[in-house]
Amino acid sequence: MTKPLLDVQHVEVSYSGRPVVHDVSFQMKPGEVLGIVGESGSGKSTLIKAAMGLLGNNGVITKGDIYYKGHNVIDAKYDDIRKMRGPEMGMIFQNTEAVLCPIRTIEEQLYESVTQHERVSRAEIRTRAREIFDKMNLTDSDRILKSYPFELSGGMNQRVGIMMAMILKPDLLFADEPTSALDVTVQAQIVREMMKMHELYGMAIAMVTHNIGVVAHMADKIAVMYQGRLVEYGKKEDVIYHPQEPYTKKLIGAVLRINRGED
Ligand SMILES: Nc1ncnc2c1ncn2[C@@H]1O[C@H](COP(=O)(O)OP(=O)(O)OP(=O)(O)O)[C@@H](O)[C@H]1O
Repeated sequence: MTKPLLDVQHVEVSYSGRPVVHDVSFQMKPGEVLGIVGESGSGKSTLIKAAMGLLGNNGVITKGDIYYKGHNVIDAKYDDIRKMRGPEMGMIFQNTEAVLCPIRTIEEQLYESVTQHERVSRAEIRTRAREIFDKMNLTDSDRILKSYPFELSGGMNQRVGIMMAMILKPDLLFADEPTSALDVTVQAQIVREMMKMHELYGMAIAMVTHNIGVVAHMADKIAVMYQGRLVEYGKKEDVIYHPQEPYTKKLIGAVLRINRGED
């Protein structure tokens, strides 16, 4: 059996002493795509932030363990986790523009991000960025690299986010609602580009989304969160066609009704 890439065991996460994620367990194999769905406030982002060591000052993993490639992330030193972020675990945010510095070009920020992990020249970084943009069928990579984030559209900033994550070739990519700030046609394009990256580089993806349609298209497995608990978790086909929990049935039923134009 393949060893899990990520093994989350009975995790509880609390903010300022208040538990918001309760007893969550799941595993991800190398190359697997996991869709994490559930209503607002159910703990989806908290879960992936916990795995990346990004909970902030008032957030703590109060119970359980998270293993990445067999190493317990919870016991790891801050510096070791920081080194893992990027080349091991990458992240794409909901709104890349908001996490970039507004007064520095994409290229400057890319250079800083890559050189935290590798000694590499600006020319080499530009070449690697161009290669990734080419795979996304973007022909004006030089203009994008020379731009400030505010000079790019929302969709273009998300592609920059994908490129900045992929340039370090992570084995696991976390994506926290990477398309929800975009209009529908651009959303579909970003999803296609993420899937293309997955086909080319083979990384595992854990993607938080409100959109079950996106999950149905992308995921191998689905995790359904409800009020801080993982209420359903399994293969995509099983969760979509044979949901066990009332909450999942409601969630999927709503999407099917919308697709049939009943709402
Ligand atoms: N930094 C924080 N400090 C205190 N409470 C927080 C913090 N971040 C999240 N919470 C709380 O933890 C719970 C889970 O929030 P979380 O953002 O993980 O949910 P979510 O499912 O990702 O929601 P959304 O889909 O709206 O992003 C919520 O009750 C939220 O208010």
